[in-house]
Amino acid sequence: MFSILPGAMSQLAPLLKPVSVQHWHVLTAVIAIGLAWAFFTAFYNIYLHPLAHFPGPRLAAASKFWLAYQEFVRGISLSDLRDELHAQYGDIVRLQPNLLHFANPHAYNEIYNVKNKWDKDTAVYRAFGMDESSACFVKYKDAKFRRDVLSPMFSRSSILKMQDLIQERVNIFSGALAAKYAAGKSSNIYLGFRCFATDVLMHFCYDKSLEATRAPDFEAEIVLALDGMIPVLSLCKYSSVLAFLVHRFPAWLAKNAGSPVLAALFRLRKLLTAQIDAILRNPSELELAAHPTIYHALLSPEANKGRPLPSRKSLMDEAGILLGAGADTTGVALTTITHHVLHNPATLERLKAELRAAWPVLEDVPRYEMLEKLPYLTAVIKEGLRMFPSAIAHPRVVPQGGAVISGSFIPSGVSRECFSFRHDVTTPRAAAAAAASPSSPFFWLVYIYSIVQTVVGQSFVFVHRSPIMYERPEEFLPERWLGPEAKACEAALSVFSKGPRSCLGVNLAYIEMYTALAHLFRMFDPKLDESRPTSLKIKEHFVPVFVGEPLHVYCRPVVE
Ligand code: HEM
Repeated sequence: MFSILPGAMSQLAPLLKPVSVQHWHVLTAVIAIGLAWAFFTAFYNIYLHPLAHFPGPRLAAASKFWLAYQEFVRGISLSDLRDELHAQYGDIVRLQPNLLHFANPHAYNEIYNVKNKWDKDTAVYRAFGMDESSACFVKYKDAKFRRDVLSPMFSRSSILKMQDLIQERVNIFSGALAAKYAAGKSSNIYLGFRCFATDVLMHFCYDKSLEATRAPDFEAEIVLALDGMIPVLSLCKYSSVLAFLVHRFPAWLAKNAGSPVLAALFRLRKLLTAQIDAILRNPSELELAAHPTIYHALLSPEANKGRPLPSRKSLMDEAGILLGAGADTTGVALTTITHHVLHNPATLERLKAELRAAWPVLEDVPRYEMLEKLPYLTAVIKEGLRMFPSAIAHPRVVPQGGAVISGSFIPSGVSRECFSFRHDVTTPRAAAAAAASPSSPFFWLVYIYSIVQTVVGQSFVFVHRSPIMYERPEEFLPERWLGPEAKACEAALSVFSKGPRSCLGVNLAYIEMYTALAHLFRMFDPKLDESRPTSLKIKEHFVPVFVGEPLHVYCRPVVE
């Protein structure tokens, strides 16, 4: 057999040789062009880019992947990295070629305010794969339409009508805490709060139930699945190709991949898709719902004011994003507040005393209208929100003409629209680009790179932890919300962001927090599980994810 090989090879050689040489040349050329492109891009980003004069690590200026490397290879939380970089480079730091972050707490209102109708950054918000939804529409105009449709459902008066639903969910949550105590065990209150918030959202938005709170040890598959997915989504913000692949992962493959995370996510998607399809097939399905859901609003011609109704994809995107936006955030807020109260005995006693006085008979559960008037409970919640462990620097695109932030002029980048003279060309570089002729290399240089616009952001943590805004900012001091400085504290509180893209679910978040905390500190005598010491250390993805031992609490029911 081997004897025929040399003969065969000599026959094939003339065919193979020219092909392989050709391939080799093509491959070499592709690699050379790729390397030259990467080198030239890095050179442009460091020396010629409109943001070239802003300080920051050289490699961060050269490529967006430097930040990905810090986050995913070195494993640093972006919250810690931002602190380090500001300590080294000062108020403004260039985190990516087109991304600036600010430390000065006054920058927050300069970026996020009612007048600034700035777009969101595509790279980050497309990572969720739900680009036709309230939180992920990058254009202000699209988001405004959607907010106008959904806002009535999230108004205070609508939320008040849903009190019984929230009460029902908190009763189940309390029952689970009591059962755990009866079994001689502490509860994983972090998972518990997240299950509670997930159940409230599922009922409130879709009139569907996952019964996460009833899962043994609060280890509901949907909560664990979201935990598994968050870092993947976070990685997607660095690559649109990866985002594309992740969001088009075929259901059949997910089913057979043997991953419980994927399986749970696809089960949730199936549940929501089946509901949407049933409603689209037969809109009278909506009449069967126990209460108005998001679909009543989204599919209402009156609410849409004559505009086309959302597509099936848009309905699915909205369903997904509301769960993503509302469940983990509320769970983290509740955990943070509980952690601080249980680590401050004086706060704990004062809170319990206020609740006992306002809610003397355990069976006579007070309404939210009464709870929200309790000054100390309110102070504890506000102070806990101020201590919210981290937040991404929600990125906004600087509009044409640039902006002044923290005393510096921030150019908008050069948009392709400059070439058609449709936008003002106030920055020198934009003016030069607009004036350039398509036959000049400068035209093409700027044209190629102009897709990248300037993006700015500030994590609200820089406001909340600033000694300019709050005295002794590192300390948990609910009393600051009761004194003369309360008004200033309120004005600086930015946990729900500010301006036209601030949190849509703020009223729902508050009723959940007041109800859950009032129950925890009135119906129970909660004590830390000392055998499982916790810190509030986090890794920042889109939401902060606690690392290390989760908060465990013994919840002994109060007997009267
Ligand atoms: C304590 C709990 C919560 C916190 C700290 C919080 C915080 C925030 C923040 C900072 C933003 C701005 C995000 C951005 O700029 O991209 C936001 C937006 C949003 N939140 Fe919340 N949130 C909470 C609870 C909720 C709840 C319960 C819902 C209900 C579904 C919700 C729905 C939304 C939506 C839809 C947006 C997008 C608004 C837009 O882009 O126009 N949030 N939230």
